[in-house]
Amino acid sequence: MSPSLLSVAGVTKRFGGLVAVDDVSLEVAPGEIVGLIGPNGAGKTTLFNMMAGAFPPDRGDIVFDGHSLRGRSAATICRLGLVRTFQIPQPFGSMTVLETIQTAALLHDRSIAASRAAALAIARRVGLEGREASPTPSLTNAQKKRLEVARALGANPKLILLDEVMAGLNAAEVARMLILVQQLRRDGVTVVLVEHNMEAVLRVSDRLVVLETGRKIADGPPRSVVEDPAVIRAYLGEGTEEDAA
Ligand SMILES: Nc1ncnc2c1ncn2[C@@H]1O[C@H](COP(=O)(O)OP(=O)(O)OP(=O)(O)O)[C@@H](O)[C@H]1O
Repeated sequence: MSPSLLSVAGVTKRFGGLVAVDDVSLEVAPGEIVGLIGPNGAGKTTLFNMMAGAFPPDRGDIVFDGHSLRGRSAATICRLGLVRTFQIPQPFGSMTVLETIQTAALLHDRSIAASRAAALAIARRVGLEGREASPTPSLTNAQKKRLEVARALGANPKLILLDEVMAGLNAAEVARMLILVQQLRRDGVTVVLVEHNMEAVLRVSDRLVVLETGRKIADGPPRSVVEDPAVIRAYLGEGTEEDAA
């Protein structure tokens, strides 16, 4: 296996008495697409938030591209090349599609002209060509999800954290998003995605990591992970063994 791009080592996060993420370790190699799954409340978003620098772990460390993220702000982590999307698309007010992507691109491209050219190319890359001048509130849900990816791409990431980018999409829109995720990898971007759409995550991921009540319970090839009895129990709930007996 190639050296890790992202290394999560023994990370724990508590909210009061609740252990939301409990001693979780995982590795992501460059060029991988890793699906992070688990039932509601498993700790997926909390782990994403720590990777993206929203708050630090109570214990453990996260190392990205050779840099410990301890003590680094979300903006610094973004500049290192680790960028997230949000579950609920967060367009910047009534900015247009192009302005939204360009704002992210300005993180790297100092000139307005260079950031505009980068934003135009990204709009094409995510399938928003023709909508560059549209105010973001006028977009459909599927277009807003693609704009979230575009905005993350504007920051020129090495690794992108996709937070439920398939949520609320119909089958055709999901298929289109899966093509975009595979395209990201071809363009050299590593992907970690939190996703409840199991069919989609199985189709696109090289590896699945499964959390349950804050703990990692499985990590491996998608087909073997979904057949793992511990994973089936986590999704179906307690009592399954007794029911089956
Ligand atoms: N800011 C917070 N304060 C207190 N508890 C929190 C906070 N954020 C998350 N939690 C709790 O931590 C646990 C893990 O939540 P988290 O949102 O990370 O799970 P998740 O796997 O992303 O769930 P979902 O799939 O429903 O989004 C849950 O019990 C949740 O209620």
